[in-house]
Amino acid sequence: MFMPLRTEDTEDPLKSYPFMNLWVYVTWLVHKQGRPSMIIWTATPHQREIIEKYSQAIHEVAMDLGRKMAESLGVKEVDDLLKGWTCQYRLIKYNFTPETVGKLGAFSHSDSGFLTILQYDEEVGGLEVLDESSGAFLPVNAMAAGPSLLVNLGDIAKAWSNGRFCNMKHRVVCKEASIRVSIAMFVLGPNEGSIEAPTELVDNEHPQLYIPFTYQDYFNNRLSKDLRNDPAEYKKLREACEEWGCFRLLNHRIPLSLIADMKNVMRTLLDLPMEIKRSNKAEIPGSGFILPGVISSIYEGLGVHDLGSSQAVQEFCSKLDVPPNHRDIIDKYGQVVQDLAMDLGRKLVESIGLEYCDFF
Ligand SMILES: O=C(O)CCC(=O)C(=O)O
Ligand SMILES: [Fe+2]
Repeated sequence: MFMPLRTEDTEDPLKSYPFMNLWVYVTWLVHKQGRPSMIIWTATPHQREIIEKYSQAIHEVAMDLGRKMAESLGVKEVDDLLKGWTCQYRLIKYNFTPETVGKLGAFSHSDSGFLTILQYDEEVGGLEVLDESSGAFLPVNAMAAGPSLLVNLGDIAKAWSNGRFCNMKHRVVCKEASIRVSIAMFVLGPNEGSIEAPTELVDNEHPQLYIPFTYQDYFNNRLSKDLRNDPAEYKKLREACEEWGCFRLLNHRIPLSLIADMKNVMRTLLDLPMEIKRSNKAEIPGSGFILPGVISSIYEGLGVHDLGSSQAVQEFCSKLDVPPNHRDIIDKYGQVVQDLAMDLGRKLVESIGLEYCDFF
């Protein structure tokens, strides 16, 4: 579903991405030292001109933001914070289909660089940002007052600001069966030298949080970051899977209030009269109403075939006449549990020393 192009591919991308539509890889360019150096394979001169103009305009916005963000923290020692930093452009296409509704197009993540300027698809929603205090993901399109660009801070902004700025988590969920396109400009990190909090941001009350590091080192280790930072946890995970096949998850970050709400909703549904529950028939074994006697005389069940899919949740709810506020709870719960499952899948893959790739 999620098919980004990467800067590292300096040869014809058709070789690496034969499945990709032409127009997807046409617009690919890299900014270095503030000057656009382009890698465009099949763009016409007119397209090149548009791309160049667009990239320059966005680049200027980014540089201005960098200056203002440094000033906002009272940092005077840096003149032009982001000048000369590598900026990466990515044109992203999500092939959303009826089957992918409710599924994740991009897993919950923070961007690795300093900031990202995102021209998100205003027609086809799906981008959501994490509200750390409630643990809920909030849709970006619904918040926008008009056409706007979304600027989100990444890991380098957090490190550079000595923890003053936060690296926002976000994800993309398939809401409808439509192609979704977005353009991201990632201001990654300095080409040379290391990232270090300015002296103004380090004092007794704010001790230095991170040792200086280069963006490249950070990026190279990011995929295996969890393993490097917490090898003991990964060892525990692997051992639990190998020896027991089960483990208990603490600090899972699903809001306890959502869990309580979901328990209430499920209780209400299971307490519905038998004839209504019976109407929740499903073609797929294991979903719909499982009558007492099928598994045991004292076991009954109500199953949603695909909890991560809003469409499946709606179908399930319609058969039971579930009120809208309860539907919302089931939907939200489904999303966060699906997110959690994806994250666990990634961690399991990493725990056996493999590099994660998006096959779940
Ligand atoms: O496509 C989007 O709206 C977001 C993409 C994104 O978060 C990313 O590429 O890092
Ligand atoms: Fe992102």
